[in-house]
Amino acid sequence: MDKIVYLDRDGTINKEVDYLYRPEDLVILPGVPEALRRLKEHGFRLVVVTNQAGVARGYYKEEDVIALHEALNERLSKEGATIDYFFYCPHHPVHGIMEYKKDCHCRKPETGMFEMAEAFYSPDKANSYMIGDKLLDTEAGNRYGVSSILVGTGYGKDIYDSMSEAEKSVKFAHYAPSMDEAVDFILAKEGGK
Ligand SMILES: O=P(O)(O)OC[C@@H](O)[C@H]1O[C@H](OP(=O)(O)O)[C@@H](O)[C@@H](O)[C@@H]1O
Ligand SMILES: [Mg+2]
Ligand SMILES: [Zn+2]
Repeated sequence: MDKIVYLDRDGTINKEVDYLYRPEDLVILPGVPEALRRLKEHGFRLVVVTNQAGVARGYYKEEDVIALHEALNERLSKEGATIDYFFYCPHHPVHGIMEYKKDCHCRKPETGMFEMAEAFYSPDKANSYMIGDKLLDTEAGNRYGVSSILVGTGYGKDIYDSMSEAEKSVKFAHYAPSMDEAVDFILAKEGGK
């Protein structure tokens, strides 16, 4: 069984810029490579699950998404934080050109990308996590059956600050202001076994 940390991309690993696709605009958030390396050192697989509706919207192509992921992994690999697999959803239910305008099962908060990963990994769901900066990320993780963490980078802090205590108690297992603190939470669970 594989312990997996599913990771949102924009706003979680790298700075959220609207519809990122150019490698020169890629800025990895401070502390993220070190935090991801800690996860790898503790035996976690790192799997990115990212909504890339910029493809459906005609802003960029799937080749651009793939090239951006190569650039991201080139940088992360130098820090011992290689992403094991990238999954992306190029669709959008309303805004879309040709085959990309689709009410698909892979766009978060649906769980299709997690299920695609099952072709490569056997998730130990009780010891696997989803980290993201939007409630659609935590909802996807919850639906799939892993523990979800809302991170305060990207849109995360504003979302967290706007929520009632009642909502916070049901939408995610934990709020972490940074990726480093999200990893602290995960590794504390590991240590507590
Ligand atoms: O890795 P993520 O955070 O799943 O990627 C989100 C971006 O692709 C994109 O998401 C939203 O666009 P759509 O509603 O999916 O069209 C916006 O928040 C954009 O600003 C993001 O760049
Ligand atoms: Mg995001
Ligand atoms: Zn999709």
